[in-house]
Amino acid sequence: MQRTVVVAGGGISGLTACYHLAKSSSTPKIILLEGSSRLGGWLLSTRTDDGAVFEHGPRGIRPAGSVGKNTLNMVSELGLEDEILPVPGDHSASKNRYLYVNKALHKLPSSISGVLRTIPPFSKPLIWCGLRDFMAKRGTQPDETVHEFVVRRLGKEVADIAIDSLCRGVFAGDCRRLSLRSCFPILYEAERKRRSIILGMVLAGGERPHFDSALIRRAKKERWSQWSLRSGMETLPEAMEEFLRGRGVQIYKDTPLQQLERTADNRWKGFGHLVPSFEDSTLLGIVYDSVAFPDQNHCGAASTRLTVMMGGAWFEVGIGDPDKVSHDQILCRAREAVTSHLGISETPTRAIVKLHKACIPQYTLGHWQRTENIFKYLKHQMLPLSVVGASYEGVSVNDCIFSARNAVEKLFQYL
Ligand SMILES: Cc1cc2nc3c(=O)[nH]c(=O)nc-3n(C[C@H](O)[C@H](O)[C@H](O)COP(=O)(O)OP(=O)(O)OC[C@H]3O[C@@H](n4cnc5c(N)ncnc54)[C@H](O)[C@@H]3O)c2cc1C
Ligand SMILES: C=Cc1c2[nH]c(c1C)Cc1[nH]c(c(CCC(=O)O)c1C)Cc1[nH]c(c(C)c1CCC(=O)O)Cc1[nH]c(c(C)c1C=C)C2
Repeated sequence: MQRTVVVAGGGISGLTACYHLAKSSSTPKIILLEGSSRLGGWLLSTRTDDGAVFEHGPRGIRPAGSVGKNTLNMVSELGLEDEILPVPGDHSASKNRYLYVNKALHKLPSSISGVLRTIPPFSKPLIWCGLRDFMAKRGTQPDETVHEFVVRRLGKEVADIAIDSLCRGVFAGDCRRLSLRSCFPILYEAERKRRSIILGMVLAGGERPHFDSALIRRAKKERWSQWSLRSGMETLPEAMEEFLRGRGVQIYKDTPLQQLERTADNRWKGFGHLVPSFEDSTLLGIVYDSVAFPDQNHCGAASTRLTVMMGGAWFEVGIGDPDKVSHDQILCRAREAVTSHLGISETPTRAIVKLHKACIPQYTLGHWQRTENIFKYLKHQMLPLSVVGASYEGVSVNDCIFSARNAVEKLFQYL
């Protein structure tokens, strides 16, 4: 009897799960239930009549590591290789990343010589933090906040400036509340295995799955730092939808899963800049979209597209009740930041305000324990249910794609 697999949620995680189910030699009947009227979840792009692309979710995917390579393979298989817009290693958006501190932009060091000198906003060469890491003792707690961990191993300044900003750029979150073990498992493991995070990261690797393809080799050769798709990241769910329909997957939009019941069966040429929370807690950073992806400007012409990222864990405190705040208020704050950080005061030819509620899971202390309990419960109860997506084992698009693929591989052991 052909088995049926129901996938709830047509974001990138659910779509990837369907994709691997549909590709397999023993394809089950696949039903995709999506609560909203479109597929893609946070992969959402506005394409304007004059040919510009504005991303409202992810805008750049990293090609590195097994998770990055896995995504590139899927993109190739979907026939999207020619749509890829890579940002090569020698591009200004790869070399230039900034922090906005003390009302000024500071370029982050991008070479060895940069860590040997004192570079503002840091008060001493970053090499000292590396030496501190070699001397620091191994932690004894099962989990600690990202901030506590970095203070202990690299010092308070790196934690307050660099790591605070990084957590805002990836989790829109507060490093004083986020869990090290869940948000940066590679650092947690590095300390446990090698006592030094630098050593641990240098010596990491080994057992990870090996991926190879012409596209992966090209990304490595050209040292891509990130990539996007010509008509926006939403091209990916669109191509996946077409693929799935071609394979007979039943897709139901506007169909939220209501309930699960068990049956008897079973600087100004760069990437952008981040703002540490002490500088301005509400303003997370500004992405210079038109620098990394000029092909997404209107009709490919010279123009400036910026995304001002605001709120995150500080939304209510800094901006107010998301249900009451007006788009004009938000736009006004964004324009103030663009003027004060970048000196651009012209009225934008186009401005889009999007308010995303609860858009990025916050892995707070104990997240590892909660997910472990969920996975143990599902296994113990032998429930015919897999959980994948940004809430569990990594928030990046790559993580979502990788974990959906692994879940399908495990599922096939039972089908
Ligand atoms: C503003 C922003 C910027 C980001 N930037 C980047 C970036 O640059 N690089 C990067 O790698 N990642 C980035 N991310 C993270 C990444 O985009 C997300 O973590 C990822 O897309 C989450 O995918 P998902 O499928 O797990 O969840 P979602 O995208 O949330 O999809 C879940 C889907 O399930 C549906 N659904 C929910 N409940 C039900 C139900 N009961 N029944 C049926 N359907 C249901 C929803 O409608 C949705 O379509 C960003 C995220 C945001 C919000
Ligand atoms: C609401 C604000 C958010 C900002 N970033 C994210 C949200 C929800 C989510 C996010 N951003 C990135 C990742 C993936 C990390 C990974 O491990 O690959 C996630 C989950 C990375 C990222 N952030 C920006 C870009 C262009 C990229 C991709 C390329 C790369 O990492 O090199 C830009 C950016 N996002 C935010 C800010 C403040 C910012 C830059 C100024 C906020």
